[in-house]
Amino acid sequence: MRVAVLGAGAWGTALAVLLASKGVPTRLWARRKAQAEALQAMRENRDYLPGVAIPAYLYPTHDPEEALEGAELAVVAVPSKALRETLAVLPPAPWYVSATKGLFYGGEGVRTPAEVVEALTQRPVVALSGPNHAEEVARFLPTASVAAGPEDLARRVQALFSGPTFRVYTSRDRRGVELGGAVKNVLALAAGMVDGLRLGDNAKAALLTRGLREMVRFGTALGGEEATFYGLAGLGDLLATAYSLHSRNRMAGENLVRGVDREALEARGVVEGLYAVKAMVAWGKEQGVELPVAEAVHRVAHEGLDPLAALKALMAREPKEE
Ligand SMILES: NC(=O)C1=CN([C@@H]2O[C@H](COP(=O)(O)OP(=O)(O)OC[C@H]3O[C@@H](n4cnc5c(N)ncnc54)[C@H](O)[C@@H]3O)[C@@H](O)[C@H]2O)C=CC1
Ligand SMILES: O=C(CO)COP(=O)(O)O
Repeated sequence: MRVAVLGAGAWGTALAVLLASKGVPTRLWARRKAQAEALQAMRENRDYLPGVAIPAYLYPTHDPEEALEGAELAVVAVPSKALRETLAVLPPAPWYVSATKGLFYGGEGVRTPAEVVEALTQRPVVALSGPNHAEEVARFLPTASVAAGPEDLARRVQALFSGPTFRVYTSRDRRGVELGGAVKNVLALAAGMVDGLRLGDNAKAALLTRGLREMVRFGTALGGEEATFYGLAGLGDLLATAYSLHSRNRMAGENLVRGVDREALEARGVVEGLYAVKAMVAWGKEQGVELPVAEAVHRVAHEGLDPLAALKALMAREPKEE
């Protein structure tokens, strides 16, 4: 039994390290040939996950056929914007685990990464999501995650990834699990703006608590179960991300406040909240649903509004009952 991990960024590498350290033969597909060769030669992913040794059972490759050869399943860990083109260039796997956190919006409404993988491959897909920073998972710090999807395959993912430092719960609410993981990135951008503006702990707690309500409103309207958003893949991931020094989303919020330009924001890695917020706001407009925090993040990140003005506007909203 072999596993293919698609995407040699921080998360793909961390998941591949986790599996290989359990003795699971794992092939890690890197988009760029030079990157696969560097991983082979140095036994370390210096660009995306420095300081973590690549175990012997992990084989990095750029060759699509080699990556998928004999794989029982493929773990998709590329940024959401690269999902379609990645699956287009790779041979199919029997089934998939989607570890990507993102949101798509188009003619068919809101779609999650696992739904996109399922539509493109016509194979079963389990989503793996939770408060899971790659830097900590790869260093074997205690972590919990959720495998959501068809029960038999979710259990298989649980057995495959579980170990002394990685505890996997199963869930049937794949949509809720993925919506939680996408919305928390938008809220982490807002949290980073509060940090950057030095508005204090009260402001950050208020923003995240109201943001959690927004996650629940958005997520349940789209078919997620309310309890999922108060679990690991919702509140859990929101806490991990919004208070983290690792988080690229939170850091991008801080950098937006400092006037760092839009292109430079992703210097440390993909910032999924910048894309997810577009899908959230487009859906809210179409459905006539208010999403005040997401709308504020959108105005700052994509329309050039001053962050302080956006936060003042949130404070000045019509008084209401909690
Ligand atoms: N870093 C983390 O701690 C976690 C990340 N995730 C999610 O995993 C996904 C990937 O994130 P990271 O690995 O952190 O990203 P990263 O920024 O560390 O790496 C991105 C990887 O994608 C590749 N890439 C960029 N554009 C591409 C394209 N057009 N086609 C194919 N490959 C492309 C890059 O070469 C690089 O290997 C995201 O959706 C993220 O939200 C989920 C949980 C934890
Ligand atoms: O999803 C993550 C932690 O669960 C990673 O967060 P960032 O993408 O903000 O770094």
